[in-house]
Amino acid sequence: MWEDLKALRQTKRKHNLVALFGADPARAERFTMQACDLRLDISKTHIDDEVLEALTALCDRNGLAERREAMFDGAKINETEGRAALHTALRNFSEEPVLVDGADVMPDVRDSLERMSAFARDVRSGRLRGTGGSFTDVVSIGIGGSDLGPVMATLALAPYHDGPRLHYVSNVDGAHIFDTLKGLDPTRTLVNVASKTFTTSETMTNAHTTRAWMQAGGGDPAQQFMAISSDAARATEFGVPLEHIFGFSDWVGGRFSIWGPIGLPVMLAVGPEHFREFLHGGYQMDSHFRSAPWAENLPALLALVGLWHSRVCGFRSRVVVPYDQRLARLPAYLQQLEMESNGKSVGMDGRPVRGATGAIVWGEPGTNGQHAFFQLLHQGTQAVPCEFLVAARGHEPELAHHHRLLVANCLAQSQALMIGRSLRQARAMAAEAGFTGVEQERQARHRVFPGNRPSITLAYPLLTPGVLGQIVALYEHRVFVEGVILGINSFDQFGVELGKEIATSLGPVLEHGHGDVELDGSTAALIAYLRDEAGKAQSGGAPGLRFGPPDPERPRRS
Ligand SMILES: O=P(O)(O)OC[C@H]1O[C@](O)(CO)[C@@H](O)[C@@H]1O
Repeated sequence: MWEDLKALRQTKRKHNLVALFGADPARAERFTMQACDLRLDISKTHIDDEVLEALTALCDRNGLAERREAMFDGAKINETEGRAALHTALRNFSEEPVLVDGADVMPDVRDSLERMSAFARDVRSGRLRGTGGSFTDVVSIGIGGSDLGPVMATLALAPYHDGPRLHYVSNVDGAHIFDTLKGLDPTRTLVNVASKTFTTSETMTNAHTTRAWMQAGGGDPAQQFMAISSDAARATEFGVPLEHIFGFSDWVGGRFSIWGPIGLPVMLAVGPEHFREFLHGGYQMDSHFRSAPWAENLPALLALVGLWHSRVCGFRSRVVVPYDQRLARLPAYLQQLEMESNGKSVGMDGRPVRGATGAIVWGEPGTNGQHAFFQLLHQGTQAVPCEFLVAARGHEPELAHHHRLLVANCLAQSQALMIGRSLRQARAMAAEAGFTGVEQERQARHRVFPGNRPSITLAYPLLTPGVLGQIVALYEHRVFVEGVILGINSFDQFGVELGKEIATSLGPVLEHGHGDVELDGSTAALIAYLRDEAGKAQSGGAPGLRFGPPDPERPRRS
């Protein structure tokens, strides 16, 4: 099927985006689709009717509708781990039951949301408190899927943030926990340990350090720790009281978990009602995904455009540029969602996949990206499809002039990528600048923009909790559609294991200089150097941080 699409592309190689618009005055309208509050414009890509038809045929050919319903119905579509992938149940506002192994999971989902809401109300109202009074700060410790979603959403929903201050710690680098705890009051800080497995070494190391900090500073971990985990026994063993533990099932994958208890820090920040609006946004996108024909289906279209670019056109990466500062962490969130889900080279059938799978996703908010990497996007030797996000208005009406400038920049970039600047125009510019002869030609060539570079734009009225829910669910389903068409399992992540295992065995070597692990020459030399340097400058401790005695309990291996 990919060969046919590549052949189709060959017939369109000479197509130019500007010419496509010239030939079809209705192009923008025909290739812009609206769903819920989102408007997706794919008209600035090389997709035309014929390509769209060929791409949407991939959905049917790969049984997408059946796979989609299997996902929503709780079938064990994560076949390598024998699990359902049912994050959609966490935002299911319908009355329909959702069965896993014959049992309806919805009563538990609703109970869990109620418990989260009650807890959030207690924290926000000051009914639950630390030894020094009501909670002023929450430190949420987690990594990967237990961190990226809440971090992204807390920033995105800053205008709704009226609860305690939120701080996220993910990196095992002591600098992260040190800089976070510095200045916080251990008696008025609530600490959340978010870990599906409750074994991840980064998270457990940070949790132990924070517990020691709290004990040394007069706080009470039994009162001020909470946990979000599928393994309540481990959380209890750590010392978190049962009424502060929020569990979730194995059918919620880490990177899809923001909709349930993992999203509780967001709820603490913005309140249960706004969190519910976020869930409802996700549910609206689910309903659209389940009902819209492929050619109008936003998740399917996003996936198909992505596959067209990566699999057919051979573009190596895609850049996500939100012209929305509060979506600054969206690129990092999407990086995990896309790359951990679809960065696979073996198909569902156990055979190698031929051709590119998950795209390399990167990005930064606009306008900052313009002053960093856009040079390459406009004049570099490789085309990088751009995905712009932009709101019609900001949350600060008094700063509407900022917002106009922001939007102008977003539109200018997608236009510039498309129209470029010809050599003739560049020559005229160079001449106007006073250059003549050979120098004029040389200067002109540096000012040429090839143009014809594809981009898509996702626009929405305002970044509300509901819109954020729609956006996140949109990207989740995009990843799912890509996975189905590529024939891979988007819900496992065996690729993260090996490095973790090796890190565990290298720990003792770094500590004692030897261990039960075979070292290659490079690693051995690096260890020798790092141990040597570390030995020269023993740090004098952490000014401003008060720790108790080192915790005898070592974090478990993940
Ligand atoms: O929530 P846990 O179990 O601490 O895992 C954190 C993250 O680690 C991974 O398993 C691998 O990086 C992610 O999928 C997950 O989100």
